[in-house]
Amino acid sequence: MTSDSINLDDYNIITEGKANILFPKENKVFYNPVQQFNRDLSVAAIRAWDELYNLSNKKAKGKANKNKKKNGKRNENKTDNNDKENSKPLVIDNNRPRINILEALSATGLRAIRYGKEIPNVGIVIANDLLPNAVKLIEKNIKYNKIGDIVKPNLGDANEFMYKSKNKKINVIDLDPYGTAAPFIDAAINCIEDNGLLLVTCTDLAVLAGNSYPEKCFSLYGGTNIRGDSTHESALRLVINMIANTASKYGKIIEPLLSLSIDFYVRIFIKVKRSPILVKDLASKTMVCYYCKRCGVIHKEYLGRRVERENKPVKYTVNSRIRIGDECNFCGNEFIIAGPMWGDKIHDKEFVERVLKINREEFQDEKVYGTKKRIEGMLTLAKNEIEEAFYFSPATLSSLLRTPLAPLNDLFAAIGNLKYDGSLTHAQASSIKTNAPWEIIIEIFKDFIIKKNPDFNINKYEKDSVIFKIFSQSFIQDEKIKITWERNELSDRISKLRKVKIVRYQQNPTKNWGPKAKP
Ligand SMILES: C[S@@+](CC[C@H](N)C(=O)[O-])C[C@H]1O[C@@H](n2cnc3c(N)ncnc32)[C@H](O)[C@@H]1O
Ligand SMILES: [Zn+2]
Repeated sequence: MTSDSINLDDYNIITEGKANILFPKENKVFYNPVQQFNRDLSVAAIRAWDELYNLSNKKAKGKANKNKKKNGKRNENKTDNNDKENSKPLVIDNNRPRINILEALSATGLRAIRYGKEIPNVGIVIANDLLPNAVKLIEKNIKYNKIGDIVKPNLGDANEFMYKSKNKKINVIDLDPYGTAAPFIDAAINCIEDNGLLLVTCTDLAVLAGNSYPEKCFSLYGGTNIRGDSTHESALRLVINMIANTASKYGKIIEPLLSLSIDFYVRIFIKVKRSPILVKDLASKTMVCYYCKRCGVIHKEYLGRRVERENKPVKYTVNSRIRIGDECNFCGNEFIIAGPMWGDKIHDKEFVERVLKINREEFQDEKVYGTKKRIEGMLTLAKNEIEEAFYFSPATLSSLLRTPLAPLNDLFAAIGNLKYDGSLTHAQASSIKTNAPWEIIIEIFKDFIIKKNPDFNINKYEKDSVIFKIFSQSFIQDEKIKITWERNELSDRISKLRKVKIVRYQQNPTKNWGPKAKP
């Protein structure tokens, strides 16, 4: 059987979303079904960005029309003179104020074709790849999906293409490489339109999280990671910081809309905006962390300070308030330095809510959007995260203090009764984010230990044990602070949230799922 010049016998055909994709049977280019979550989510995210900040948003639309009138007839492709030849097959029609998308590392065209078919206001989607064989396959897939009017293939290096395409009105750039996206960020920041959406995957979690490659992490991301419970959130914060630093060199700022740690990769959705004034805030959003690997305390120190003054312009200064001693005063261990990394918000609640709405209302057919439930679960957790950086696992602390596992609901109750806030995190199961200081968490654990074991006697423990150290001093001096365990609004909220079925790891379709190496 053939379709035009394509011999279908040579291919496996895979349907994902609204695309049918040909994969050569000899399997030089593979299909990674685990990444369907990434692609389904990205479709919803681009739609949400469009509805909130771009053309589907009335205010933005009014502005676009005004600009159009001001600039007169703009049906010509606005490109650099020396770039005219290059731009020919990629004509972007400015008369149609639509979303132009670049998938800079496209492989088979699957993602680009899905964007072409599934994003309502799409203009043009460029599917670029460095490899001639990949681009041949992209061309075949475009033809097979009959979407040549929207999806345009391009053979070339992603960076070269992005630098040349600065004036081509590309509103959305998707970077989904093997490993790190770091080498593509400068060009992407330069290329993207104002208020554009940058979607970034990094799959090098061995570098971004865990213990093994601090030197590589620093050279790619300009910071080192936290090794401990919060390692996956520190991975997100390192990638965001690297993008923020890059953007600031070009007078641009970023707003992270949604930042997820998923399976074996991170995926970050970021709005990029020109603002030479707000670039000045970067140091006060950047932090270094001193963390104790034994008990888990993390001290955060911002590199800069933004000082608001009455009737005077904002003042920017350095931070001179280092508040830690030589060793951890909870357990006596030494501190390790991590960062610099992003110390500001990592999600935008309005955006996450909109993605959830699109997932609920528009992704009706679960055969088409196979990861609908997972999007619902993971984004519900992300939306409910408090802004405080990092989290701790009660299991880690319970094991350090040699106590039975302190139940999550009880711990949230104790935190809530002291009027602190808290939440779960999408990044790690059964962990607690809270704005309660570590002193309070330790006292809550001490109270839990005594409550569980009324015969508790500290003298049974070795003098140099952590449990002895923490019981031989009191970390809260205020007599009025009493730890109590009755349920409250916070613990009820969390216990409801825990009932949301979050599919943490995709129930897997294939035998050897997981990160794939380059073919
Ligand atoms: C992980 S795959 C992309 C998968 C695809 N985004 C998807 O969702 O199906 C990475 C692709 O990047 C391409 N690539 C690697 N370096 C590149 C470069 N410098 N410029 C353009 N493409 C590149 C590779 O050939 C490969 O096809
Ligand atoms: Zn410690």
